[in-house]
Amino acid sequence: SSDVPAVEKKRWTLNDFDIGKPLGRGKFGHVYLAREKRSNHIVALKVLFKSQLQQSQVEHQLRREVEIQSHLRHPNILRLYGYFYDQKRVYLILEYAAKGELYKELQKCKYFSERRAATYVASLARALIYCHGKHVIHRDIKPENLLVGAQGELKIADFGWSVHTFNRRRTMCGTLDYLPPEMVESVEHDASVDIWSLGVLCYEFLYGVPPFEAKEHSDTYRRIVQVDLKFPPKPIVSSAAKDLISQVLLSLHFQKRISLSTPLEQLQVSVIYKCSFFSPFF
Ligand SMILES: CC(C)NC(=O)[C@H]1CCC[C@H]1Nc1nc(Nc2ccc(C(=O)N(C)C3CCN(C)CC3)cc2)ncc1C(F)(F)F
Repeated sequence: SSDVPAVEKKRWTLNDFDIGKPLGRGKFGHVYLAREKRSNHIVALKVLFKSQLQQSQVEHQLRREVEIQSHLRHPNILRLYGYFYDQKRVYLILEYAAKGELYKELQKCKYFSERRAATYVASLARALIYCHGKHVIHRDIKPENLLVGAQGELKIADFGWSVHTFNRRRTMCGTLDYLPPEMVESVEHDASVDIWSLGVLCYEFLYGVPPFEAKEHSDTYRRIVQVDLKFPPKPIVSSAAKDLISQVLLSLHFQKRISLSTPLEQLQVSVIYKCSFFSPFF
C-alpha cells in the first residue's frame, strides 16, 4: 500500500493573517488580535523582537516554551498553535482569550468571592495534574500569567519558565535505592512547586494580596521559609478555605517530610476535593 505522505508541517507567514487591534504588550513585544484568512479562526499573535530575545539570552527558554505549550491540550491551558519568524521577529500563534487578563480583574474587584476563587483554583489544579502527568512543570503560576476565556474559564499562559522533567522514579525503577534523599525527593519537590504557587494564588484570590508580602525582599524570603502564614480578619473567609490554603501551602513542607508513597496527584485531587467545601458548586 502506498504509505500516506507525512503531513507537511504548515509553514505560516504573516500573509496568512489579517492583523487586528493590539491587545497589549507582552515581555518582548506586542500582542495583536488576528484572524487566520483561510479558516477565519481568531487568534492572538504575539510578536517578539529577535534583538530583544538575544539581548536577554532567552532564545532557549522561548524554544522550550514553544515545544512544551504546543504539545499541551487542556481547556485551562492556553493553546499555542504554531510559530513563524522573519528577519527581525518571531511570531507565536496563540489562542485568543476573549475576557483578557485575570490580574486586571483581581485589581478591579480587590478580591474574589470564595465560589469564584474555588472555581479558579479547582480548574488550575486540574490543569496542573494534566501538566505533571506529562512531566511538565509550569514554575511561574501567578495572576499575571492567567487569562480568561469567553466563558470566564481560566487559561494558564506563558510557559516561559516551564520545564520538562523525566520522572526519575518511574524511569529509574530499582536503581532508586542508591539516590540520596535530595535526589529522590527533588522530582516531587519540582512538581509540587506548582502546588505551592496554587496555594499562594488561592490566598491572593481570597484576600487580594499574596500571603508573604513584605516591604523588603529579605522579609518576604524569611516569611516564606518560616511559612509565616497569617489570615487577616477581613475579608471574612471560611475555615474550609483557610484549611485548604494552610494544608496546600504547608504541604510543600509536608511534601518534603512524607515518603514518596503519597503521589502528588493525590495531593492535587485533594485540593479539588477541598475546594468543594467552600464552594457548593462542585
Ligand atoms: C499571559 C501573558 C503573560 N499575558 C499576555 O500575553 C498579555 C499581553 C498582552 C495581552 C495578553 N495576551 C493575550 N491576551 C489575550 N486576550 C486579551 C487580552 C487583553 C484584553 C483586554 O483587556 N483589552 C484588549 C483591553 C480592552 C479595553 N482597553 C481599554 C484596554 C485593553 C482582551 C483580551 N489573548 C491571548 C493572549 C496571548 F497570551 F495569547 F498573547
